[in-house]
This record gives sequence, C-alpha cells and structure tokens, in this order.
Amino acid sequence: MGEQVIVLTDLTKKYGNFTAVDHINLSICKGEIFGLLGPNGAGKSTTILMMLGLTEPTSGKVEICGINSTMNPIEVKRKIGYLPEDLGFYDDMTGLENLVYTALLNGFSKKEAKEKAIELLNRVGLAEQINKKTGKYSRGMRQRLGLADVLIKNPEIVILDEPTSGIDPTGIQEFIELIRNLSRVHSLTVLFSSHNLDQVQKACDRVGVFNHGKLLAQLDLREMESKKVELIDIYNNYVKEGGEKHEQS
Ligand SMILES: Nc1ncnc2c1ncn2[C@@H]1O[C@H](COP(=O)(O)OP(=O)(O)OP(=O)(O)O)[C@@H](O)[C@H]1O
Repeated sequence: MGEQVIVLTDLTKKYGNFTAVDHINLSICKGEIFGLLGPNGAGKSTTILMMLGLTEPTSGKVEICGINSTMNPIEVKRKIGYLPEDLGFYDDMTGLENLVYTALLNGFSKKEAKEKAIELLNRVGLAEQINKKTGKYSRGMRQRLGLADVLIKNPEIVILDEPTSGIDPTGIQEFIELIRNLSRVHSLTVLFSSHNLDQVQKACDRVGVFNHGKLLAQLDLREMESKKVELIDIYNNYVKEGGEKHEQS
C-alpha cells in the first residue's frame, strides 16, 4: 500500500443529540481517486469540513499528510485544494485574469502568476478560452477553471464537492477524464463527493458508501469490475433503509 495522505480515525460529529458523522475510519493513499457516495444528508459535507479543519470533530481525528486538521487548520489548507459546488469568479474578468489574481494572492510574482495561470489553463483544456470573460463561460468551463484555480497552490489533495452538477453529459465525461488524467500524471489524490452513482463509478478507483453519518462500505471499483459486481446493487443494498433507491441513468 502507498503513502496514506488522508487518515480518519473514529471521526464523529454531533450537533446536539444528532450524530451527523458516526465513528468513521478511513485511509486514502496518495494518487487515489476516492468517491464519497451517499444521498443528501449522509454526512459527506460534514466529513469534508472536518478534513479542512473548518469544523471541529466531537471525537476522533483527521490527519492530512500526517497533520492534524483540527489542531493545524492553516497548515492543512496548504495541502488541500477545495472546489466547492459553485466557485465564484469575477465575471467581468477573463479566465486568465481570474487565475492571475488567485496566483498573486498566493504569493507569486506578476511574471510567475501569468506563467502559472497559462500553464494551468492549458492543463485543464481552456487554452482557447483564456481571453474570454468568465461571465460567458459554460458551467463545464467554469468547473475546469475552478480546478485550475485550486491547482495554483500545488495541493497534494483536491476535494471536489458535487463537481459535475449542472454540466451537460459531454462536459461531465470530459471533466472526469481530466480528473483521472491529473491524478495519473501528477499523482494527485482526489476526493470526489457526489450522490451520482454513475459518475462516481466512472471517476473513482475506490468508493466509500455513506448513509446516516456512517461509512457503510469501502469498495474497490476495479476489483468489482473484474468480478462483474455492480455498484448499483451494493449501493441499493446499503442505502435502501433510508428509502432512497438509485436508478442508473
Ligand atoms: N450546522 C449544522 N447543525 C445541525 N445539523 C447539521 C449541521 N450541518 C449539517 N447538519 C446535518 O447533518 C447531516 C449531514 O449533513 P451533510 O451536509 O454532511 O450531508 P451531505 O451528505 O453532505 O448531504 P448533501 O449532499 O445534501 O450536502 C444532515 O442531516 C444535516 O441536516
């Protein structure tokens, strides 16, 4: 097994008497694409907030590259690039200007910022859109730009929260290919949180099935493929209690 970059130990978060995250144990290795799969309210976002050091666990701990997120949130933020469902840009600025702005905020000189921004725009497939105002970008283009934006600080881990919502099917496929390619070429560890089983299946190496705050199963998708086991069957088996059955699209 490779280097473990995300380690959750008995991680629990309670809001009053309600347990949003319930004793989760999970290790994710460098370079893996791991899916957090579960219906709304399963506890995925709360788990991510604890990884980022933005919410304190009630008990248990989170370690990111060996750093405790709760004790050292600033150090951890340097390791993680977090792409929320909808990242805001300055719509009257071009893709290039937006990225240069982020690079300057991250301490790059003007020359380095421009070089870095152009390199990343190329990497995410937006080379032809660099001088277009982001207000005119499609949802798929905005998400690519969002990915470039989080990659500026060279994170070891990228966390994507419902990254494909609102993108058309071709855009989704391209975005997933982009993530897989980035992970393969740059050994980037990716956490892909989604309630869309189909997309998680296409994007991820492994998947954790969440429901009612619990991590019910950890599945190796390539292994399942070779054994011809269907994710949808396992998912429905675990999540049926909550009444949410997933129909494959
Ligand atoms: N600040 C809070 N106070 C009280 N309850 C909360 C709070 N934040 C989250 N919860 C509850 O914790 C549970 C888990 O929420 P969470 O947002 O982590 O789920 P999720 O899997 O990310 O779902 P979604 O896909 O809808 O974001 C939900 O029942 C939610 O209502």
